[in-house]
Amino acid sequence: MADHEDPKTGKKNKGTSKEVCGYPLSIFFIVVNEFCERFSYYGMRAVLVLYFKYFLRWDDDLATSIYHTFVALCYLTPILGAIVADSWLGKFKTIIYLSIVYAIGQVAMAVSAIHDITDTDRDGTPNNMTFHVVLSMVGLFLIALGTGGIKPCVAAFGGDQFGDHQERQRRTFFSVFYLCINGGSLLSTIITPILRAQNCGIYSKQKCYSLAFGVPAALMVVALVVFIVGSGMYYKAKPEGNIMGDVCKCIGFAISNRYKHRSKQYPSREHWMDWAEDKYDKLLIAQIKMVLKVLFLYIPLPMFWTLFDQKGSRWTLQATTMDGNFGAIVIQPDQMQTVNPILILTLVPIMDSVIYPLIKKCGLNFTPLKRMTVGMFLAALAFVCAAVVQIEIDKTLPVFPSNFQSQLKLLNMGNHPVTAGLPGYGQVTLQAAQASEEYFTFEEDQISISVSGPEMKRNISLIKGQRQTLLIPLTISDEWQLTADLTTKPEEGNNAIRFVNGMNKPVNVSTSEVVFGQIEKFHYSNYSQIRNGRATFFLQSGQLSCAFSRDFGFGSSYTFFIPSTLSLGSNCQESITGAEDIKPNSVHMALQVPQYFFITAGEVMFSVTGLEFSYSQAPSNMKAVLQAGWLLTVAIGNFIVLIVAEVAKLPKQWTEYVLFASLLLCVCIIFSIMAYFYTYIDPTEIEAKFRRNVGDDDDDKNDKQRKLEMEMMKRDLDRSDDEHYKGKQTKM
Ligand SMILES: C[C@H](N)C(=O)N1CCC[C@H]1C(=O)O
Repeated sequence: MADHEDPKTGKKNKGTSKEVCGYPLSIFFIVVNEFCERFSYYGMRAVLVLYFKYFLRWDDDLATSIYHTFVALCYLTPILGAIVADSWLGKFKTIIYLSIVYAIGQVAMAVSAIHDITDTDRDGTPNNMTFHVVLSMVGLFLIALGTGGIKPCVAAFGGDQFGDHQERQRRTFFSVFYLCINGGSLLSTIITPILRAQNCGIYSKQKCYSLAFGVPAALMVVALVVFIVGSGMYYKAKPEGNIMGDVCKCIGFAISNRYKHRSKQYPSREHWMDWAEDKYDKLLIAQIKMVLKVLFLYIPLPMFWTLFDQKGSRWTLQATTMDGNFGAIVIQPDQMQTVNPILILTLVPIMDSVIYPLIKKCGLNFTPLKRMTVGMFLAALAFVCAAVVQIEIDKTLPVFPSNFQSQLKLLNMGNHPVTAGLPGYGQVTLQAAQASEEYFTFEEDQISISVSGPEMKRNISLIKGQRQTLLIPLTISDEWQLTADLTTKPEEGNNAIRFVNGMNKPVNVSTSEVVFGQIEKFHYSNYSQIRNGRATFFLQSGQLSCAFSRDFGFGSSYTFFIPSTLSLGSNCQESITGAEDIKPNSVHMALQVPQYFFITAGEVMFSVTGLEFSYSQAPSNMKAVLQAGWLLTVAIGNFIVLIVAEVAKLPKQWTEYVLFASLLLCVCIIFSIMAYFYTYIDPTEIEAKFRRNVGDDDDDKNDKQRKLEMEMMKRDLDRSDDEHYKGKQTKM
């Protein structure tokens, strides 16, 4: 039997797997598994809201709530996975079983997105939506169970592979692990939206959500297979029974025993958990103390994730009001999020190989908790940048009417210039087929407008808080019409386009993607959303057929006017005029890069360090539990976003950013104080001492001697380590 195997069980001992450059070979399978799993998770997540909205036909609110609930669930289930792993199945088996659950969930999602299954009338839309909804909800539940369940186990299982002599390598492992998370996330968030955009189907072609979910499902199967292939090389720590049950009972006993002995006649004990000593093993009590110390330190941490997770919501919304034209490429608002994993892939190696060693060279002890504090500070700084960008955006946004105002624009549908008299604005002259450049603002409910050339006069009813366009007709006998215009920027950086038909006959308007439909004579169409870039519009009215093209930026709104003079042989490109109702976004998306840089630098310092810290400070039998505690901070952070955004309801977006930055700054100060009083421990050393003590007990030591040793150990537990868990004392 090889010397790296346990002689009794034949299983591998810790840190004895084949090594490559000082790293256990088994690590390779674990990081590849993590890469594939994160590809699967983030890829599916990237198209989930669109699937809800466009496939299941849910409204925005329902789609967003179910999406956030799902994300929060994914970071709550780690507790379950960790308990199962540490108390019952062990990490290896838990990862295998839950990965199977996870893969089934992903397959269920892919199947739920095949519209042909229930498309009995073959029109391209499912006929039994309940089937698709139920299957996808079951799929999402299984995915949340799987991804959350295995997450704390995979990180802790990776850490388990290192022996005590591989402390430095283990720290690097957590960085590489984080790189794999973000490599998978980056690739999948680029690839799955492309897959979704394909058309597929047996009877009729639709957007291919089944492929966008199918590829992540396949990657999850690959993750499982890779993990199983490495099976013979892993060190597999044995679960130590129902540890969580014992922990809860021990804590319960300590509390009740303390309560029973609350009278002054009983001498107080150093730590409230010491009240469990009357019944429970001292080793277990010491381990619980270690866990509680770390969990207490975690209390302020969710605030970091509260800010971090707004990348996907608030910051993406901010990007929709910005210009994404980068010359050679055009970036869509949601694509800005890929800046985070790209920066992770560059910043993690830079931090590990340049920044941290440089800080060390300067003689500074940049301990994990100091790094996490700086990480929080950087995240707060990111939100200050977001606020500054928002102020710049606000300067360029149109001034929409308040609840006490209404706004009116004029469009001359005739072939001759007209002059309109507007109360408070004097005479406004409009050429043929011309619209006024700006909206006129009024506080009255009704105004009287007189038009000369031909002479007309009308009373116009205005609507408070609304924008309208008055279509001034060709002749006196024609009807005056008021349109309802947009009072918000178009969604997702799209452009809202509509047509006014000034001809005496109906006209059909369309692009290759959008159909405006038939517009009756002297009427107007609804708004349709056009993406940025060049769009060509096709007009067709009886014999008349022509096309014209326009370039669009982001977030604009135009009213195109088809003049009455348009006839067979007319040049549409020149004849059709456009009124700019809402200007395109002018603040460039590149201005978001600093905020992405700071939040990602903060993430590297906070999250990568936190992952490793949670492992190194956990007792041997609760490694996965503490990883789950760490992930729980992500889940709570997600909930806080929902609550604060609902409760705060600040009128200006930039003030909300400042509020979040200030909250995190306060939390950062509190955390730094808590961290100052934290002393690093080496759980293995402490556990070994307690175990040795049990052996000594057997040798029948006298009471006095034993008491003395216990005192020393307790003191050790409260003061141990430093300079990263090596036994000398340093705070923070
Ligand atoms: C994609 C993020 N940069 C990231 O790596 N994470 C966000 C939450 C924790 C972590 C992950 O494990 O996915």
